[in-house]
Amino acid sequence: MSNILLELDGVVAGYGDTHVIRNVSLSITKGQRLAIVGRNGVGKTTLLSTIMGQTRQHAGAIRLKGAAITSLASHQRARLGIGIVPQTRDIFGSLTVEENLVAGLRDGSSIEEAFELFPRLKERRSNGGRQLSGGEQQMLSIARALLGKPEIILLDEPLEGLAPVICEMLMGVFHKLADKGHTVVLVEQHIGLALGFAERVIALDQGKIVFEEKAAVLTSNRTELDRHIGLSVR
Ligand SMILES: Nc1ncnc2c1ncn2[C@@H]1O[C@H](COP(=O)(O)OP(=O)(O)OP(=O)(O)O)[C@@H](O)[C@H]1O
Repeated sequence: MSNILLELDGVVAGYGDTHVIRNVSLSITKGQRLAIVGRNGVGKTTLLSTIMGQTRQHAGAIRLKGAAITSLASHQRARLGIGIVPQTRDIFGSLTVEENLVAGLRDGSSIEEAFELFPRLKERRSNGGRQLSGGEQQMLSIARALLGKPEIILLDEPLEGLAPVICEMLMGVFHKLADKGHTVVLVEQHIGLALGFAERVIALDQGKIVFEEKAAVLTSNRTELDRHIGLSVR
């Protein structure tokens, strides 16, 4: 049986008639830790949104466990096991932490799982979403996505703008999720962080995959990736 969980085949997608994602083909195996890197505006967010069914797909196919999902709406893809933590942090500012979590529940999930993963959210359970720090909001956004029981989780620059101590804690959570068998796709601008997490790295430029390599190879030769996409190496 194939070990491929998610497959994109010649995908062209964007907004209205504009093509942002240009002929992307990609296979993600079950349990893989994949990082997507690239400069601002190259289409990383759009690629995740396309997988989630939130953009206009002009061509190509997307398959989950071999079944075409191209024509499915976003909520149907979520039901089938694709979860996303958007760059904008997906929380309701006017609801409490607990209410936010309850809104993310589905059959078989419990908010205690979220509190176990993020004890800080338990301490803040009665606080409004808007009163949380950036790090706490990100924890809530991740926790909500996980309550949907995704098999594959798409993380869009989840560490952006957060304090180093929070980044380290969240990175620990991402490793824990992957160790438990989740397939994790991390969009990350900083190569050091991407390599610290992923087994495989793909680089996007102008909506196309321009480079793909095992992280272990890149760790010993980071400048190669830098040469391809001109990212800062750190
Ligand atoms: N809702 C939208 N409507 C129209 N164009 C959009 C929309 N969102 C993004 N774009 C355009 O699509 C292109 C790719 O943007 P995208 O946000 O996917 O890039 P990115 O690599 O994620 O960038 P960043 O690292 O800054 O988040 C950009 O030219 C952007 O202006």
